[in-house]
Amino acid sequence: MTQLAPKPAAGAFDRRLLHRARGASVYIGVCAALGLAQTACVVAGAWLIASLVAGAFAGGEDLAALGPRLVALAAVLAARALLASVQEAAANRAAAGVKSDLRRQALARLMRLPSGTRHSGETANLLVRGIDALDAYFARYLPQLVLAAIVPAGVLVVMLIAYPPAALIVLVTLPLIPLFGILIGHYTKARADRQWAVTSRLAHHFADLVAGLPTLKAFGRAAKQTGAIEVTTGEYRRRSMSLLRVAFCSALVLELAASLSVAVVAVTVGVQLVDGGLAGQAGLQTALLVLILAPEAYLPLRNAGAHYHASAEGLAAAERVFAILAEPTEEGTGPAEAGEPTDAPALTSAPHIAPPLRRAPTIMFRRTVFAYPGRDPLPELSLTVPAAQTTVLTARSGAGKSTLLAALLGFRQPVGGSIAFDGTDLARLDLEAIRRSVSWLPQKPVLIDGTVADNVRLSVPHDASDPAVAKAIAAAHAPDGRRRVTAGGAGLSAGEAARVGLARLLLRADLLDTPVLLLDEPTAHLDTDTERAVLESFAPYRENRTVLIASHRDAVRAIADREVDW
Ligand SMILES: Nc1ncnc2c1ncn2[C@@H]1O[C@H](COP(=O)(O)OP(=O)(O)OP(=O)(O)O)[C@@H](O)[C@H]1O
Repeated sequence: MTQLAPKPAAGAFDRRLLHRARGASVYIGVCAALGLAQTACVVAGAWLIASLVAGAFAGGEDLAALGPRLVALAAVLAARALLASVQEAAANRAAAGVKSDLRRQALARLMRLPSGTRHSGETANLLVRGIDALDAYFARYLPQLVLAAIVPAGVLVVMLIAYPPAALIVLVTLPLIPLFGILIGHYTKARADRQWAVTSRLAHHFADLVAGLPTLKAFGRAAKQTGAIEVTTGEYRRRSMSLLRVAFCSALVLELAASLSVAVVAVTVGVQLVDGGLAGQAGLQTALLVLILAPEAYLPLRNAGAHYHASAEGLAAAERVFAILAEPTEEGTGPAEAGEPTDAPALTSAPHIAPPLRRAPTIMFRRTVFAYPGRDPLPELSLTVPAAQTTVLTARSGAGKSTLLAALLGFRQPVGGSIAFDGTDLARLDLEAIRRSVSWLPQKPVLIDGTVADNVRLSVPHDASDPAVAKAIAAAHAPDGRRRVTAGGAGLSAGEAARVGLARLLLRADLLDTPVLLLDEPTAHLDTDTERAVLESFAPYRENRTVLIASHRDAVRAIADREVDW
């Protein structure tokens, strides 16, 4: 089970998110413009209310005199509501765009990572649920953050003009809200990271458990897993509750700080009203304006603090997406640069663009060494696979036959020596072109949900015709093309699955005329009669092609032009 390394805490305002996602900067611009308009509405609304109340109670103005201001107030309130809904719509649009951009970039990167480098359960959880958590960041937290930068400043300026002592109190107490917010935020971020780790562990555990359930049942250990799941879910529940506790308590602290600050302003203004410092209609109007504006100065900061907790999980997930985008790819390219085109192809072309190989090549391994992380390197290997011949690799199990085949497709990189096609180093060839020239049958062909024919069709980029698919299925002695297959190959025996894989290889060889065929244990699960029939059908496909087969079977060795052991 993959353990998650602790990640550095991301700032509340993650520039990489804006940098990575198209349209995010425009969204911030829209938020800022809306923030300015909202500030104007807040100030105008407060001024109108103060003027209306002071006019009615201290000035004795009648309805006719108050009428225009009442209409203006209604218009300001309507404008505020309209701005809020525009903000909401823009936020949801931006969040959807950013999420889809991040998913596209992460998927493009994952396609280019060496196979088997990431745990599928964790990655699926990250790309689905994890990235969805960014909704709270983009749709709620970020707009509040922008408002928090604009509204208090605007309100303070107006208060300073109207009644400087109140503005001074707000100026002194206002920083307490972000200060408390930052302190609490640091604490919450660490908890959100741990929470994400537990969620991922739970996702792994379930994915592993479902995949291994038949084996666990066979060994009578399925029931024991209930306890393990209970422990993980229990930990998840405890951490969720503690995260919620922190969120509630921090909201309370911010609320308290803001309320006390407003209370101090209210007391100051109240005393001035009683003492006569603020007298008459103008005095009442100023006092009311200050009293209405004071809470508005704290509100966006409090909201930003409250939404930070909900957005922390999204930020933790984004952090992990950036870790994927920074992983080196199988072509050896470094971390994805900021601003890398989001619709980059799954495979980038090497600098030396070459067309697919036109004829069967000679393949040479020169003092090639493979190594897996944390393992001793495999023995050095020098080997020539002659052009247009069939070579069978018979080295012992674990010697590195599958590794060698995978290396020809660029799925494994040698740590020493070289691999060459017709004398040109593989590193200097266009990997995509090489892959287009190869038909590959892996040891365990991946099967998807659909029919046998659907599965066979996967090996060519375009939609293969029914007769072409039927021909490949017949030559591979694979099951009927209409047979249903579920993901992972349930519904087929191991031998049948292998023959579906072989049909794929034959279809590709037929339609793309690939000059190289790589087969990993093509007849491992077959009885001798079927094996003989399959190898007979395979004979015409071997002609004029460089064929490399990993197998220990006598029937396969019998068709070889060359046998290699090491
Ligand atoms: N993803 C991996 N991580 C770590 N070690 C690996 C990985 N894949 C293979 N190995 C190790 O590399 C060695 C060579 O494996 P490989 O599958 O290439 O052997 P093989 O000759 O094809 O074996 P077999 O005949 O049993 O299929 C083995 O010791 C194997 O344990």
